Amino acid sequence: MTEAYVALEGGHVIEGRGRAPGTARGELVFTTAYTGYEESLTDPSYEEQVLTFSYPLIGNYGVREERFEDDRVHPRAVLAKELTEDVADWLAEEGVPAVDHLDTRDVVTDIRDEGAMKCGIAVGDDVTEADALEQLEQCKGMSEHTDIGSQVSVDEPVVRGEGNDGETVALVDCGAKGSIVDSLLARDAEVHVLPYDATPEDVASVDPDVLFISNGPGDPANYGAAIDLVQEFVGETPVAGICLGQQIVAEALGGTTEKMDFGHRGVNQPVLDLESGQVVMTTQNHGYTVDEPGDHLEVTQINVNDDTPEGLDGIDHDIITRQYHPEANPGPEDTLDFFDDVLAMADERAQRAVPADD
Ligand SMILES: NC(=O)CC[C@H](N)C(=O)O
Repeated sequence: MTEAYVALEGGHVIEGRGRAPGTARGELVFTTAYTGYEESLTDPSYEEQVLTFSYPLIGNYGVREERFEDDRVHPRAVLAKELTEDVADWLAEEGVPAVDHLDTRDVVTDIRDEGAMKCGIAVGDDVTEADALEQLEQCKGMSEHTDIGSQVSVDEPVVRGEGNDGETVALVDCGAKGSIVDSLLARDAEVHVLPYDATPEDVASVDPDVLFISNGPGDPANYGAAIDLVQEFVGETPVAGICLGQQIVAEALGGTTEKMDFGHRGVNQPVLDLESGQVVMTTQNHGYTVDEPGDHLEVTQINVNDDTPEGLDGIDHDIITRQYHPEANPGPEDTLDFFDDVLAMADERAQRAVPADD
């Protein structure tokens, strides 16, 4: 059997079964999702993290590219109770170390007690505990990855749905899930996908009906260029954001964000809409949260479990953001109307911009 060692912050090393070889390090997090492993594994927001699945069997319905959110696997390594052959082979092809036959109940309990932590992984025929500990030694905290956007963003602008007669969206790609772009295209938007460090001139040249900040990995404070864009365009252009996007919008407008102990990752996070009183089930993947929204944003939705902000609206400007993933891949699909609301907000602006007929 291939050796597999996982070194946890503090130096405790656990042993499992090696399913895909290699060494890796990253922030150890867990998802409670019981479906959607292909979507999670290809979600750019997992960059620089080691993903533990708490659901005990991962891979039971195969691996299909049509369910991918991006063209590669993003977590640095994968931990599970049991991985099927399909998933183990896929991770091996991608060069992403994988370990199973772990007691993931213990791993998850450690993360819940201690918070998301650094870890080091070593998997292979000749690896030792020392290899995993060496990886741990080199592991950085998430906030120390100061240019993480460059690892997940497009390098050059890309236009999707060119000529569509719906609204024009400038999507700042901080590591956007593919299904966010698809959700906009399905509503006939023309989507200009811009690099995470796009300049105000880049956005102005698109003349968008909405500036949309995507999801993405790491600390929102490390996305200075996107924060500047929100400050530059708010009031003139409607602004929307998902996940990291919500955090960036808050940072830009005088709010604050903070790191959570172990975050929200799963597909059944309950969210209360404060105006309607309705609760929806949501897909989530985040380790930071908005702490104070500031004077320009109002909290419209909260997490039922811990009251953290899940939706923000602009008080004096056209802004809507969500902390969860309304594109709902792999579901549940309670939240898709977010895209209709964003495009309706964009359409109002587009109508205002058209000069009235004499
Ligand atoms: N999915 C995301 O956009 C994650 C946002 C941010 N990186 C966090 O962990 O909170």
